[in-house]
Amino acid sequence: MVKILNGKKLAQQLNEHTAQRVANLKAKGIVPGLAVVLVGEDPASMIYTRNKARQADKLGFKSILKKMPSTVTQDELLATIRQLNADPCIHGILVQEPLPDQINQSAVIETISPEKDVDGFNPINVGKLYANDGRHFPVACTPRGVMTMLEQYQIPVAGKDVVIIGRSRLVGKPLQALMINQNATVTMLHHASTDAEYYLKHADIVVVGIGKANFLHASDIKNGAVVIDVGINRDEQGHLVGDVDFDDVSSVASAITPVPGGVGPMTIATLMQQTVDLAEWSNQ
Ligand SMILES: NC(=O)C1=CN([C@@H]2O[C@H](COP(=O)(O)OP(=O)(O)OC[C@H]3O[C@@H](n4cnc5c(N)ncnc54)[C@H](OP(=O)(O)O)[C@@H]3O)[C@@H](O)[C@H]2O)C=CC1
Ligand SMILES: Nc1nc(=O)c2c([nH]1)NC[C@@H]1CN(c3ccc(C(=O)N[C@@H](CCC(=O)O)C(=O)O)cc3)C=[N+]21
Repeated sequence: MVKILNGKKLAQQLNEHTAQRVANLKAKGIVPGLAVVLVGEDPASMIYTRNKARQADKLGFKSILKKMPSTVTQDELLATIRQLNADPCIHGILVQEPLPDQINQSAVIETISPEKDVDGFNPINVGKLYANDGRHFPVACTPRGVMTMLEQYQIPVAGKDVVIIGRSRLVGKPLQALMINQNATVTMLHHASTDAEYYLKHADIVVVGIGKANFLHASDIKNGAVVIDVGINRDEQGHLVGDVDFDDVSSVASAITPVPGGVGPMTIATLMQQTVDLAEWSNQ
């Protein structure tokens, strides 16, 4: 029988723990502050940013949502980020992706102060992730949430063969680093991969984050593999579906994350957790 990894429930538990930490900080006069910058009116981004702001409010954070028009100039966006960098009430800054074409994403990321980089995208934090030398640093929330899920369900990664499909800055690459740091053997698959079938068939853990509905099938994986579905897509009826054909893959996997209710809620809960991390570190 396949085990369904319940991200919604785990996220609730993580949020309860975060709420406790918020109370401890408040007793010291510190209120965690999260700023989300949303450029343009992409409908999916609007939903996610609203969810983030709502969860931050629920946990008693100070939360700011900065909405900017899709015509915003690079200078205007960077000026907003610099203001947030200088604001002592703000501990975490997240600039929602995707950004319009006139904006240089790397310039945005490099402008966010590494101490407030709650997405863990700044090259300073990416470098610390690779160095893995025991320092504190923020990590991309989705990969960190995936690692928390595996840990909570006591699914070991050390010594396991892990295949990650997708190599984005948001998902695949930071997850690769976290997995290697936990002693997994990691293979990255992307558009140019030629032997995808071979690697997938050998994997103990398969993570898919590409944005293609029902991409992964039961026949692609090894019997008993653990399958983590990061993808978020809408089907013809407008329902949320992942990158994994859930019913099909459930017949051979030993454990699987659903969409919705899997990795998504863990991403939001990890964002909250990491904002509190940043608030604690800034006051140490
Ligand atoms: N659940 C959550 O919390 C989150 C979900 N997401 C979802 O995860 C998905 C991926 O997001 P993101 O990483 O930002 O997307 P990107 O578009 O930035 O990256 C997609 C990656 O998938 C690879 N890819 C695409 N198609 C294929 C294919 N047919 N075979 C192999 N590799 C392929 C691309 O390869 P190449 O590099 O060669 O182009 C690329 O590396 C989306 O559905 C997104 O909505 C994202 C963040 C959080
Ligand atoms: N700078 C930046 N950081 C991000 O972390 C980031 C981003 N940009 N751009 C877009 C992606 C996408 N993303 C999701 C977050 C939560 C859910 C989520 O909560 N999903 C719920 C359902 C939500 C719903 O019902 O629509 C679930 O899967 O159960 C999904 C996707 C973060 N992203």
